[in-house]
Amino acid sequence: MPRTSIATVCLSGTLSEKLDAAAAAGFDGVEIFEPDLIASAARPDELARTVAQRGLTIDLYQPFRDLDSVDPGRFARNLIRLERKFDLMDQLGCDLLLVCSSPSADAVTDDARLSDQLAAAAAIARRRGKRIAYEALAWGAHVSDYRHAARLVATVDDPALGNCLDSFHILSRGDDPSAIADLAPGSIFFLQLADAPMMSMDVLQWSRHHRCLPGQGNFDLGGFIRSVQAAGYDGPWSLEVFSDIFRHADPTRTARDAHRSLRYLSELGAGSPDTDSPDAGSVVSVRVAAGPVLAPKVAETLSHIGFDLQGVDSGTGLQLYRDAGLAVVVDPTAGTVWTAPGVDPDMPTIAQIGVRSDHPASWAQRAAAYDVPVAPVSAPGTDGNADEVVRLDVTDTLAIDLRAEASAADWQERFDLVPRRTVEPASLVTGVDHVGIGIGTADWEGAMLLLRSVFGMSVDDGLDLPDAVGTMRSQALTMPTSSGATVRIVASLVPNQLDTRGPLRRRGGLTHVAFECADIVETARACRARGLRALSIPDNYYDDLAARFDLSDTMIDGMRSLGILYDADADGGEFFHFFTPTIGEDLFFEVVCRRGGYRGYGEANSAVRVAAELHRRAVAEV
Ligand SMILES: O=C(O)c1ccc(O)c(O)c1
Ligand SMILES: [Mg+2]
Repeated sequence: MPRTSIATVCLSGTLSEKLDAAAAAGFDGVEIFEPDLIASAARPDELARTVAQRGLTIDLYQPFRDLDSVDPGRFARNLIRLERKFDLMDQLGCDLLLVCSSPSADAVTDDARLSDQLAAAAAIARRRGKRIAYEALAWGAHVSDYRHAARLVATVDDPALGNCLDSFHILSRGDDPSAIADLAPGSIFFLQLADAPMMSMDVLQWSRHHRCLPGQGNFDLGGFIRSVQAAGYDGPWSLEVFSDIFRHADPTRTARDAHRSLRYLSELGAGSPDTDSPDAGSVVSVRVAAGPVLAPKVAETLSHIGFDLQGVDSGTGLQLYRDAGLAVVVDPTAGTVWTAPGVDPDMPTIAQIGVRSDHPASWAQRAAAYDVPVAPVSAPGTDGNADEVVRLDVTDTLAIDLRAEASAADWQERFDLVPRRTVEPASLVTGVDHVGIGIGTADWEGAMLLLRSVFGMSVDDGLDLPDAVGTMRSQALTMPTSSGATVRIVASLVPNQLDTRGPLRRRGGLTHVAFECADIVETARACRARGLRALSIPDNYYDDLAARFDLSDTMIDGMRSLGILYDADADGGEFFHFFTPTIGEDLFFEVVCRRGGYRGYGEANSAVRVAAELHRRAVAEV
C-alpha cells in the first residue's frame, strides 16, 4: 500500500473528532481543509501537536483560491495573502499548499501572463521552503484541464511548483487520464482521489455534493490510478470527498470505509481485484425473512414455481424449500422481518444469500484484509467452522454466506426433521440469475464498496429505473465465478424512512429473486399447472412489443397468455421473464431466460411490472 491520506472535509464532526477517526482507520496523514482550521479553537501549533500525537502527518494545506488576477493590485494583495498562509504552514509543520485554478471573473486568461503569476508565487514558496501543488478545477475559468495546468507548471519550471491531480476534476469532464503517464517525473506533487455516480448536472454541484469514495461510484479509477503509477508518482494517495451523505455520517465509519477504498484502489492499480479473489461459485441458497403472517404466502408462491418443502427445523421453525440444486429457506420467526416506523411489521425480505465456495476460509482472510468483520454464524447447521461457511454482513439486514459443498450437505441434513419427503425435484428452474436487494440511503456507499472490494464485483453505469411511482436509482453488480456462471446483484436505493401514505410502501420494488430457466414458455406452463397466477400484463404492452420488435404473432400471443415480458439488446441478446404477484409490500419472485448473451435485467419492463402490481392490488380490494 502507498502512504494514505484523507482530507478533513471528508469527515463529519469537530476537527479533533475528524483526526481521531482518521487515525483509528489507519491513515498516515491528513489534508487540512482551510475552513476546518479557521473554525477550530486549536491554534495551528497546537493542531500540529495533536496531529503528531495521533501518529499522523499534515500532508497538504488547502485550498488557496483565486491566486491569479488580471488586476495587478489584486494580484499583489493575493501574494501577501500567500505569505500569510505560509506563516500558518510554518506553524503547522506543513510544506505543501494546494492552489486551485481560478473560477473567478478576474482570472487571467492569457497563458504567458498566468505562468508569470504562477512563477512569482513559486519564487515566494521556494524562498519560504514551501511547495505549491497546482490543481485544475473542472469549473476553472481559464484552466480546467489537467493537461493545461501541467503545461503551465512545465513552463514555469520551478522546483517549488508541481501538479495536484484530482481524479474527480479529470474524470468528471470525461478527460483521458492516460497523458498523466507522460508528465515529467517528480512533477506530480499531490494526488487527490474521489469517485462519483454518473450524473448529468452542473459539475461544481456534482463535485461539492455527490463525490464518493473510490469503489462507490462509476468512474474508471482503475485506469486512472494505473496512469498515475506509470508516471512514477510515489507520494500519498489522498481522499478528497465532498459529500452531503458523509456530512451526516459517523466519521469513524466513513474513515474506515475510506481506508478500505484505498486498499481496493491499490488492488485495481495492481491489476484486477478478482485476480487474487478466492473462488466463488453461483448463488445456491436464499433465505427469506418472512415473519409469521406471510410465511405461508411465501411458501405457496415458492411451491408454484417448483420449490417443494423438504423439511422444517424443529428448533427454529425454519422451512427448507428445494428445487434441483437450489435451496430457499423461509424464516417465519417474528421480529426478523424488515420494519420501519408506521409500517406494519409483515414485510418479507431477503435476509441472506449463500454462494458456493471451495475455500470459504480464504474469503474470511480477504475480508480481514479489508477490515470487514466476519459475522459469527449461528444459524442451524452452521457450526461456525470457517473452513465450511463464512458470513459477511453487507448491511444490517443482508448477509452473504460463502459455503463449502460439505457444509451445505450438513446444513440441509438438519432440516430433515419432519417426516422426510422424497419428492423428486420439479426442476423448473436451474439456478439464480440475480437477486434484487433494497439498500437504504445510509448504507448505500458502504455496501457498494464492500461488494466491489471484498467480492471483487464490478459495476456498469448506474441505472435509473422509471416506474409508476417515480424513478429509482439502481446499480447492477456482477461477479464472474469459477463455474462460468455470473453472480448478479441489482441494488436499489430505498429511503430509510418510508412515507406510509404512498401507494407503494416499499423499499424499492426490486427486493426479489430471479430464477433462471431453460425454456420460458415450458416453465411458465409448468408453474401455471402448479397453481401460479403470474402477474398479469396488459394487452397494451403486447401491442407495443409488436410495434417495437420483429416478433411473430404466435410468439407474442404465447407470451401474452402466460404473462411473459420481453426485452432485446442491440447485439441480438434476448430476455424473457415473468413475475409472481408481490407478497407483503415488495417481495416477489421472477423467472427469467437469457438468450444470445443478453446482459441486462429487462429494466425496460420494470415500470410495467409495478403498474401491473398496483392494478392487481386495486382489483383485489374491490
Ligand atoms: O470545490 C472546491 O472548491 C474545491 C477545493 C479544493 C479542491 O481540491 C477541490 O477539488 C475542489
Ligand atoms: Mg481537489
